[in-house]
Amino acid sequence: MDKQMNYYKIPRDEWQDFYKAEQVSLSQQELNQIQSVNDKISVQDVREIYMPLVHLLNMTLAGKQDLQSKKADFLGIKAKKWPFVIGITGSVAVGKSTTARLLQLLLTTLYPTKKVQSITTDGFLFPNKELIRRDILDRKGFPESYDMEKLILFLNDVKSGLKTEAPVYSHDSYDIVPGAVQLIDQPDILIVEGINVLQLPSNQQLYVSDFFDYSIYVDANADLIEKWYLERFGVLLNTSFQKPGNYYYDYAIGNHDEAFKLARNVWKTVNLKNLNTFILPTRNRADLILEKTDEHRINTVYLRKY
Ligand SMILES: Nc1ncnc2c1ncn2[C@@H]1O[C@H](COP(=O)(O)OP(=O)(O)OP(=O)(O)O)[C@@H](O)[C@H]1O
Ligand SMILES: CC(C)(CO)[C@@H](O)C(=O)NCCC(=O)O
Repeated sequence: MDKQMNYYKIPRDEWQDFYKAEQVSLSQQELNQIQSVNDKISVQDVREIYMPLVHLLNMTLAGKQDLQSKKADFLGIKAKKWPFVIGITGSVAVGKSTTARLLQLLLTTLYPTKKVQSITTDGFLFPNKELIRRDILDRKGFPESYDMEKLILFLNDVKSGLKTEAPVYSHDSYDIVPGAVQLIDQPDILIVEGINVLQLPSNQQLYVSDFFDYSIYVDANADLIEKWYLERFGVLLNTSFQKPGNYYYDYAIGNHDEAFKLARNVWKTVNLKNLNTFILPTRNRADLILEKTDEHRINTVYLRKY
């Protein structure tokens, strides 16, 4: 059976035509600002891939709002404002956070009346102390390392229009930051980024994705993702990891060959295993799949038919 049979497969040169400049447009200054998200982001990708995507998201949002107000009419109640929730998933190091930040900036720039907030599910990992207690520190990122109940309750509050707080994870300390929170205050759009957002929690009755209005899977060949993982590790070795107190500090000031040996091992035994066992099987639940090739260039978009 064709794995992507319920998707339209749209090559880049077709997808880029779905955006009409008169719908929404960006100034050069706004494009420059977008590059501040990641100076390697290609402006061509923004124009050809992300602009049609933002247009599609806005159309979906309008359609959902219309349906909600019809449902309220049907029930004879007053229509309420619901946050539109977008889920972004894919492997560790495939570029989820970069995609989330880019979409947040594009949506805010193009629809300035909308409040757009973004969180990562990293904050819903159990603290290291708890992972150690459960003997699963080496399974960080696997389904059992997240407090899924907490994530579901958080999303339920967001959808109910309540002010909520998301816990915060630090890649510096490699742990949850005790007491730190990110306030989510009735956004029009919430982006939820994480490797686990399309997974079925083993001990819960609800999918996280039940709270999503749209979901995006960022995809690439595993060898390429390993390359991006190691490249990012190399950059961090010479920057963030150099700060005393960073989890990888000893590696940063030590022999870098040893550090890369460790990183390659973590990729193979943790992140690649996680990708193949738990993340890839959720790909076909996404509304849209962005398929990346070399240099993070998106060459194909898969759009769910129904
Ligand atoms: N569109 C892009 N263009 C160029 N480089 C990119 C792009 N997206 C991501 N990258 C680079 O790829 C690496 C991984 O990206 P990012 O940190 O966004 O991944 P992630 O999927 O959020 O990872 P994690 O799950 O570990 O948080 C980073 O070095 C980032 O700079
Ligand atoms: C925090 C996660 C799980 C997801 O972002 C990931 O970045 C991570 O730390 N994985 C554990 C293995 C590693 O150190 O790469």
